[in-house]
Amino acid sequence: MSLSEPELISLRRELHQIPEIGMEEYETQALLLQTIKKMPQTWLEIKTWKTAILVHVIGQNHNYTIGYRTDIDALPVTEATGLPYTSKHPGKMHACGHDIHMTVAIGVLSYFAEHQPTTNLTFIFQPAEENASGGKQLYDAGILDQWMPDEIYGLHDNPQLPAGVIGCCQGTLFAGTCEIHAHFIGKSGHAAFPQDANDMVVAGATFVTQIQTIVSRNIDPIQSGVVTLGHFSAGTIGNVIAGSAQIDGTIRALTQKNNLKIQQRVRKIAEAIAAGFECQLELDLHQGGYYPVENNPETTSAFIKYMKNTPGITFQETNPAMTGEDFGYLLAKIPGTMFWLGVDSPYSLHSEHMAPKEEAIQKGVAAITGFILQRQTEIN
Ligand SMILES: CC(=O)N[C@@H](CCC[C@H](N)C(=O)O)C(=O)O
Repeated sequence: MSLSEPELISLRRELHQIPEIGMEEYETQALLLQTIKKMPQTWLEIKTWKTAILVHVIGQNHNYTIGYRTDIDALPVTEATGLPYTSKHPGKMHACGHDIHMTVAIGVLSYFAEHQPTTNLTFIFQPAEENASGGKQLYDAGILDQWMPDEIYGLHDNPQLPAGVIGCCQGTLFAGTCEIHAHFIGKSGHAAFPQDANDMVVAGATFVTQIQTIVSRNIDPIQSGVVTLGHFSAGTIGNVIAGSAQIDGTIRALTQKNNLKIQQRVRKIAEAIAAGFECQLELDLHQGGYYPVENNPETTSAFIKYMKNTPGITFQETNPAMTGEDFGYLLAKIPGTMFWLGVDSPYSLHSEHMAPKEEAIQKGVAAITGFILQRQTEIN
Protein backbone atom coordinates (compact mmCIF):
# COMPACT_ATOMS: atom_id res chain seq x y z
CA MET A 1 0.00 0.00 0.00
CA SER A 2 1.08 3.60 -0.57
CA LEU A 3 2.21 5.21 2.67
CA SER A 4 -0.72 6.49 4.73
CA GLU A 5 -0.97 10.00 6.17
CA PRO A 6 0.01 8.87 9.72
CA GLU A 7 2.98 6.94 8.28
CA LEU A 8 4.09 10.00 6.33
CA ILE A 9 3.76 12.25 9.38
CA SER A 10 5.78 9.82 11.46
CA LEU A 11 8.51 9.74 8.75
CA ARG A 12 8.53 13.54 8.59
CA ARG A 13 9.05 13.75 12.35
CA GLU A 14 11.92 11.26 12.18
CA LEU A 15 13.54 13.27 9.38
CA HIS A 16 12.93 16.48 11.31
CA GLN A 17 14.94 15.12 14.25
CA ILE A 18 18.08 14.36 12.21
CA PRO A 19 18.83 17.55 10.20
CA GLU A 20 22.20 17.54 8.46
CA ILE A 21 24.17 20.18 6.56
CA GLY A 22 24.61 19.84 2.79
CA MET A 23 26.86 16.95 1.62
CA GLU A 24 26.79 15.47 5.14
CA GLU A 25 23.27 13.99 4.97
CA TYR A 26 24.35 10.44 5.96
CA GLU A 27 21.61 9.63 8.53
CA THR A 28 19.00 11.22 6.29
CA GLN A 29 20.15 9.18 3.30
CA ALA A 30 20.09 5.99 5.40
CA LEU A 31 16.55 6.64 6.68
CA LEU A 32 15.28 7.48 3.18
CA LEU A 33 16.91 4.35 1.72
CA GLN A 34 15.45 2.18 4.47
CA THR A 35 11.98 3.64 3.73
CA ILE A 36 12.32 3.22 -0.05
CA LYS A 37 13.54 -0.38 0.27
CA LYS A 38 10.37 -1.29 2.23
CA MET A 39 8.27 -0.38 -0.83
CA PRO A 40 7.52 -2.97 -3.53
CA GLN A 41 10.64 -3.11 -5.72
CA THR A 42 9.18 -4.72 -8.88
CA TRP A 43 9.76 -1.69 -11.14
CA LEU A 44 12.14 0.34 -8.96
CA GLU A 45 15.86 0.82 -9.52
CA ILE A 46 17.88 2.64 -6.89
CA LYS A 47 21.33 4.21 -6.93
CA THR A 48 23.22 6.48 -4.58
CA TRP A 49 25.87 9.11 -5.26
CA LYS A 50 27.58 10.74 -2.28
CA THR A 51 24.56 11.56 -0.06
CA ALA A 52 22.09 11.66 -2.97
CA ILE A 53 19.58 8.94 -3.85
CA LEU A 54 18.12 8.40 -7.30
CA VAL A 55 15.12 6.14 -7.78
CA HIS A 56 14.05 5.18 -11.28
CA VAL A 57 10.52 3.86 -11.65
CA ILE A 58 10.30 1.83 -14.85
CA GLY A 59 7.14 2.73 -16.71
CA GLN A 60 5.06 0.58 -19.02
CA ASN A 61 6.26 2.78 -21.87
CA HIS A 62 10.02 3.33 -21.56
CA ASN A 63 10.33 6.20 -23.99
CA TYR A 64 9.69 9.17 -21.72
CA THR A 65 10.81 10.08 -18.22
CA ILE A 66 9.20 12.53 -15.81
CA GLY A 67 11.54 13.75 -13.06
CA TYR A 68 10.63 14.75 -9.53
CA ARG A 69 13.27 16.34 -7.31
CA THR A 70 13.44 16.95 -3.58
CA ASP A 71 16.25 18.45 -1.55
CA ILE A 72 17.35 16.75 1.69
CA ASP A 73 19.71 19.11 3.56
CA ALA A 74 19.16 21.37 6.57
CA LEU A 75 20.54 24.64 7.96
CA PRO A 76 22.97 25.61 10.74
CA VAL A 77 20.12 27.03 12.85
CA THR A 78 19.37 26.16 16.49
CA GLU A 79 15.74 25.04 16.64
CA ALA A 80 13.42 26.96 18.98
CA THR A 81 10.01 25.54 18.01
CA GLY A 82 9.61 23.64 21.29
CA LEU A 83 8.10 20.73 19.32
CA PRO A 84 8.21 17.29 20.99
CA TYR A 85 10.08 15.97 17.93
CA THR A 86 12.61 18.82 17.91
CA SER A 87 16.04 18.47 16.24
CA LYS A 88 18.39 16.02 17.96
CA HIS A 89 21.37 17.60 16.20
CA PRO A 90 22.50 20.68 18.14
CA GLY A 91 22.78 23.81 16.00
CA LYS A 92 21.06 22.18 13.01
CA MET A 93 17.45 22.40 11.93
CA HIS A 94 15.12 21.74 9.01
CA ALA A 95 14.29 25.44 9.07
CA CYS A 96 13.63 25.53 5.32
CA GLY A 97 11.15 22.64 5.42
CA HIS A 98 13.16 20.11 3.41
CA ASP A 99 11.79 17.45 5.81
CA ILE A 100 8.35 18.24 4.34
CA HIS A 101 9.77 18.17 0.78
CA MET A 102 11.35 14.71 1.32
CA THR A 103 8.20 13.29 2.91
CA VAL A 104 6.00 14.47 0.04
CA ALA A 105 8.44 12.90 -2.46
CA ILE A 106 8.36 9.62 -0.52
CA GLY A 107 4.54 9.73 -0.49
CA VAL A 108 4.40 10.16 -4.28
CA LEU A 109 7.07 7.49 -4.84
CA SER A 110 5.20 5.03 -2.60
CA TYR A 111 2.11 5.42 -4.81
CA PHE A 112 4.07 4.66 -7.99
CA ALA A 113 5.90 1.74 -6.35
CA GLU A 114 2.40 0.20 -6.03
CA HIS A 115 0.95 1.39 -9.36
CA GLN A 116 3.28 1.10 -12.34
CA PRO A 117 3.33 4.44 -14.20
CA THR A 118 2.94 4.61 -17.95
CA THR A 119 6.07 6.76 -18.41
CA ASN A 120 9.30 6.26 -16.50
CA LEU A 121 9.78 8.42 -13.41
CA THR A 122 13.08 9.55 -11.89
CA PHE A 123 12.97 10.65 -8.25
CA ILE A 124 15.99 12.71 -7.20
CA PHE A 125 16.75 13.09 -3.47
CA GLN A 126 19.33 15.85 -3.80
CA PRO A 127 21.86 16.99 -1.19
CA ALA A 128 23.10 20.52 -0.48
CA GLU A 129 20.42 22.84 -1.83
CA GLU A 130 21.33 25.45 0.78
CA ASN A 131 25.08 25.55 0.50
CA ALA A 132 26.79 23.69 -2.32
CA SER A 133 24.54 23.40 -5.39
CA GLY A 134 23.92 19.66 -4.90
CA GLY A 135 21.70 19.57 -8.00
CA LYS A 136 24.41 21.09 -10.17
CA GLN A 137 27.03 18.72 -8.73
CA LEU A 138 24.82 15.73 -9.46
CA TYR A 139 24.00 16.87 -12.99
CA ASP A 140 27.59 17.82 -13.86
CA ALA A 141 28.92 14.49 -12.55
CA GLY A 142 26.65 12.71 -15.07
CA ILE A 143 24.75 10.85 -12.35
CA LEU A 144 21.41 11.59 -13.98
CA ASP A 145 22.47 10.63 -17.49
CA GLN A 146 21.13 7.08 -17.54
CA TRP A 147 17.77 8.19 -16.10
CA MET A 148 17.68 11.73 -17.49
CA PRO A 149 14.19 13.24 -17.18
CA ASP A 150 12.52 14.73 -20.25
CA GLU A 151 10.71 17.11 -17.93
CA ILE A 152 11.12 17.77 -14.22
CA TYR A 153 9.14 19.11 -11.25
CA GLY A 154 10.00 20.15 -7.71
CA LEU A 155 8.39 22.04 -4.86
CA HIS A 156 9.30 24.42 -2.08
CA ASP A 157 7.22 24.85 1.04
CA ASN A 158 5.74 28.29 1.68
CA PRO A 159 4.86 29.46 5.22
CA GLN A 160 2.78 32.36 3.85
CA LEU A 161 0.30 30.11 2.01
CA PRO A 162 -2.43 28.11 3.82
CA ALA A 163 -1.50 24.45 4.40
CA GLY A 164 -1.82 22.36 1.26
CA VAL A 165 -2.39 25.28 -1.15
CA ILE A 166 -0.38 24.96 -4.37
CA GLY A 167 1.22 28.16 -5.69
CA CYS A 168 2.98 28.72 -8.98
CA CYS A 169 3.49 31.20 -11.81
CA GLN A 170 4.69 31.24 -15.38
CA GLY A 171 8.21 32.56 -15.98
CA THR A 172 10.55 33.28 -13.09
CA LEU A 173 9.49 31.81 -9.76
CA PHE A 174 12.70 32.41 -7.76
CA ALA A 175 15.69 34.71 -8.07
CA GLY A 176 19.19 33.77 -9.07
CA THR A 177 21.59 34.23 -6.16
CA CYS A 178 25.31 34.78 -5.69
CA GLU A 179 27.21 34.55 -2.40
CA ILE A 180 29.47 37.46 -1.43
CA HIS A 181 32.57 36.74 0.69
CA ALA A 182 34.69 39.87 1.19
CA HIS A 183 37.78 40.02 3.39
CA PHE A 184 39.40 43.43 3.89
CA ILE A 185 42.93 43.14 5.34
CA GLY A 186 44.63 46.20 6.86
CA LYS A 187 46.76 46.69 9.99
CA SER A 188 45.70 46.39 13.60
CA GLY A 189 46.96 48.75 16.29
CA HIS A 190 46.28 50.74 19.44
CA ALA A 191 43.00 52.69 19.46
CA ALA A 192 44.93 55.81 20.49
CA PHE A 193 47.23 55.76 17.42
CA PRO A 194 45.03 55.42 14.30
CA GLN A 195 47.79 56.98 12.16
CA ASP A 196 49.92 53.84 12.73
CA ALA A 197 47.14 51.35 11.87
CA ASN A 198 44.76 50.71 8.97
CA ASP A 199 41.27 50.32 10.40
CA MET A 200 39.16 47.66 8.65
CA VAL A 201 35.99 48.46 10.63
CA VAL A 202 35.91 51.78 8.74
CA ALA A 203 36.78 50.17 5.38
CA GLY A 204 34.20 47.40 5.92
CA ALA A 205 31.53 49.84 7.06
CA THR A 206 32.16 51.94 3.93
CA PHE A 207 31.69 48.82 1.79
CA VAL A 208 28.42 48.04 3.60
CA THR A 209 27.00 51.52 3.01
CA GLN A 210 28.35 51.95 -0.55
CA ILE A 211 26.84 48.76 -1.92
CA GLN A 212 23.40 49.96 -0.79
CA THR A 213 23.51 52.21 -3.88
CA ILE A 214 23.63 49.28 -6.31
CA VAL A 215 19.94 48.37 -6.28
CA SER A 216 18.77 51.97 -6.02
CA ARG A 217 21.18 53.44 -8.64
CA ASN A 218 22.22 50.66 -11.03
CA ILE A 219 19.14 48.46 -11.44
CA ASP A 220 16.05 49.42 -13.41
CA PRO A 221 13.48 50.25 -10.69
CA ILE A 222 10.78 48.38 -12.60
CA GLN A 223 12.92 45.25 -12.22
CA SER A 224 14.47 44.43 -8.87
CA GLY A 225 17.39 43.13 -6.90
CA VAL A 226 18.61 42.49 -3.38
CA VAL A 227 22.04 42.82 -1.79
CA THR A 228 21.95 41.54 1.80
CA LEU A 229 24.99 41.29 4.05
CA GLY A 230 24.12 38.88 6.82
CA HIS A 231 27.52 38.67 8.46
CA PHE A 232 30.15 41.27 9.45
CA SER A 233 32.95 40.44 11.86
CA ALA A 234 35.96 42.55 12.68
CA GLY A 235 38.19 43.16 15.65
CA THR A 236 38.07 41.92 19.21
CA ILE A 237 37.70 44.80 21.70
CA GLY A 238 36.90 48.51 21.70
CA ASN A 239 40.42 49.79 22.23
CA VAL A 240 42.18 47.75 19.54
CA ILE A 241 41.93 48.87 15.92
CA ALA A 242 40.73 45.96 13.78
CA GLY A 243 43.22 44.82 11.15
CA SER A 244 40.73 42.70 9.28
CA ALA A 245 37.01 42.59 8.44
CA GLN A 246 35.11 39.61 7.06
CA ILE A 247 31.79 40.41 5.41
CA ASP A 248 29.45 37.81 3.88
CA GLY A 249 26.20 38.20 2.06
CA THR A 250 24.08 37.30 -0.90
CA ILE A 251 22.90 38.88 -4.14
CA ARG A 252 19.41 38.22 -5.52
CA ALA A 253 17.99 39.16 -8.95
CA LEU A 254 15.18 37.82 -11.07
CA THR A 255 17.28 37.76 -14.24
CA GLN A 256 20.79 36.43 -14.78
CA LYS A 257 21.64 39.72 -16.53
CA ASN A 258 20.85 41.75 -13.41
CA ASN A 259 22.59 39.20 -11.18
CA LEU A 260 25.79 39.60 -13.23
CA LYS A 261 25.39 43.38 -13.21
CA ILE A 262 25.12 43.45 -9.40
CA GLN A 263 28.13 41.12 -9.12
CA GLN A 264 30.13 43.48 -11.32
CA ARG A 265 29.16 46.53 -9.19
CA VAL A 266 29.97 44.72 -5.91
CA ARG A 267 33.41 43.87 -7.29
CA LYS A 268 34.08 47.43 -8.52
CA ILE A 269 33.01 49.01 -5.23
CA ALA A 270 35.02 46.52 -3.12
CA GLU A 271 38.13 47.07 -5.26
CA ALA A 272 37.72 50.87 -5.11
CA ILE A 273 37.37 50.75 -1.31
CA ALA A 274 40.47 48.56 -1.00
CA ALA A 275 42.38 51.02 -3.21
CA GLY A 276 41.05 54.05 -1.27
CA PHE A 277 41.88 52.56 2.14
CA GLU A 278 45.18 51.12 0.90
CA CYS A 279 44.30 47.68 2.21
CA GLN A 280 44.21 44.20 0.69
CA LEU A 281 41.02 42.60 -0.54
CA GLU A 282 40.10 38.95 -0.95
CA LEU A 283 36.76 38.82 -2.74
CA ASP A 284 34.85 35.69 -3.66
CA LEU A 285 31.59 36.05 -5.60
CA HIS A 286 30.17 32.55 -5.91
CA GLN A 287 27.02 31.78 -7.89
CA GLY A 288 27.34 28.00 -8.27
CA GLY A 289 24.12 26.60 -9.69
CA TYR A 290 21.79 29.18 -8.20
CA TYR A 291 20.42 30.49 -11.50
CA PRO A 292 16.99 32.13 -11.57
CA VAL A 293 14.29 29.45 -11.37
CA GLU A 294 12.67 29.83 -14.81
CA ASN A 295 9.52 27.79 -15.25
CA ASN A 296 9.00 26.28 -18.70
CA PRO A 297 5.89 27.65 -20.47
CA GLU A 298 4.51 24.26 -21.58
CA THR A 299 5.02 22.18 -18.42
CA THR A 300 3.89 25.12 -16.28
CA SER A 301 0.72 25.69 -18.25
CA ALA A 302 -0.13 21.95 -17.92
CA PHE A 303 0.67 22.13 -14.19
CA ILE A 304 -1.40 25.26 -13.51
CA LYS A 305 -4.32 23.95 -15.58
CA TYR A 306 -4.41 20.73 -13.56
CA MET A 307 -4.07 22.45 -10.19
CA LYS A 308 -6.76 25.05 -11.03
CA ASN A 309 -9.29 22.57 -12.36
CA THR A 310 -9.00 19.62 -9.99
CA PRO A 311 -11.58 19.39 -7.20
CA GLY A 312 -9.95 19.23 -3.77
CA ILE A 313 -6.91 21.31 -4.80
CA THR A 314 -6.65 25.00 -3.95
CA PHE A 315 -4.40 26.82 -6.36
CA GLN A 316 -3.02 30.34 -5.99
CA GLU A 317 -1.10 32.28 -8.64
CA THR A 318 2.02 33.65 -6.89
CA ASN A 319 4.48 36.45 -7.57
CA PRO A 320 8.17 35.74 -8.13
CA ALA A 321 10.15 35.57 -4.86
CA MET A 322 13.72 36.52 -4.01
CA THR A 323 14.46 33.12 -2.48
CA GLY A 324 17.09 31.14 -4.38
CA GLU A 325 17.17 27.47 -5.40
CA ASP A 326 19.70 25.41 -7.30
CA PHE A 327 16.69 23.83 -9.04
CA GLY A 328 17.29 26.86 -11.31
CA TYR A 329 20.34 24.97 -12.66
CA LEU A 330 18.31 21.83 -13.44
CA LEU A 331 15.62 23.97 -15.08
CA ALA A 332 18.30 25.56 -17.29
CA LYS A 333 19.06 22.02 -18.55
CA ILE A 334 15.65 20.28 -18.43
CA PRO A 335 12.22 21.85 -19.08
CA GLY A 336 10.04 21.80 -15.99
CA THR A 337 8.24 23.59 -13.23
CA MET A 338 8.91 24.54 -9.64
CA PHE A 339 5.98 25.36 -7.40
CA TRP A 340 5.09 26.21 -3.82
CA LEU A 341 3.29 24.05 -1.26
CA GLY A 342 1.64 26.10 1.50
CA VAL A 343 2.57 25.08 5.06
CA ASP A 344 1.00 28.01 6.97
CA SER A 345 3.48 29.24 9.59
CA PRO A 346 3.70 32.75 11.11
CA TYR A 347 7.49 32.39 10.93
CA SER A 348 9.47 32.67 7.71
CA LEU A 349 11.70 30.09 6.04
CA HIS A 350 15.07 29.90 7.86
CA SER A 351 13.49 31.03 11.18
CA GLU A 352 14.33 28.93 14.26
CA HIS A 353 10.58 28.97 15.03
CA MET A 354 9.37 27.77 11.60
CA ALA A 355 6.89 24.91 12.19
CA PRO A 356 5.10 23.80 9.00
CA LYS A 357 1.55 22.41 9.34
CA GLU A 358 1.75 18.69 8.61
CA GLU A 359 -1.67 18.54 6.94
CA ALA A 360 0.13 19.99 3.90
CA ILE A 361 1.94 16.66 3.36
CA GLN A 362 -1.01 14.51 2.30
CA LYS A 363 -2.50 17.35 0.24
CA GLY A 364 0.85 17.77 -1.54
CA VAL A 365 1.15 14.04 -2.20
CA ALA A 366 -2.39 13.86 -3.63
CA ALA A 367 -1.94 16.94 -5.86
CA ILE A 368 1.43 15.82 -7.28
CA THR A 369 0.43 12.17 -7.77
CA GLY A 370 -2.74 13.32 -9.56
CA PHE A 371 -0.78 15.71 -11.74
CA ILE A 372 1.78 13.06 -12.76
CA LEU A 373 -1.05 10.66 -13.65
CA GLN A 374 -2.73 13.36 -15.75
CA ARG A 375 0.55 14.43 -17.37
CA GLN A 376 1.23 10.85 -18.45
CA THR A 377 -2.02 10.78 -20.38
CA GLU A 378 -0.99 13.96 -22.22
CA ILE A 379 2.40 12.48 -23.15
CA ASN A 380 1.30 9.03 -24.35
C1 LIG B 1 14.90 28.30 -0.57
C2 LIG B 1 16.07 28.96 0.04
O1 LIG B 1 15.97 29.55 1.10
N1 LIG B 1 17.23 28.85 -0.63
C3 LIG B 1 18.44 29.50 -0.23
C4 LIG B 1 19.50 29.26 -1.27
C5 LIG B 1 20.85 29.79 -0.85
C6 LIG B 1 21.74 30.12 -2.00
C7 LIG B 1 23.15 30.54 -1.64
N2 LIG B 1 23.71 29.86 -0.54
C8 LIG B 1 23.17 32.06 -1.38
O2 LIG B 1 23.00 32.50 -0.25
O3 LIG B 1 23.38 32.80 -2.33
C9 LIG B 1 18.19 31.00 -0.08
O4 LIG B 1 18.87 31.62 0.76
O5 LIG B 1 17.34 31.58 -0.78
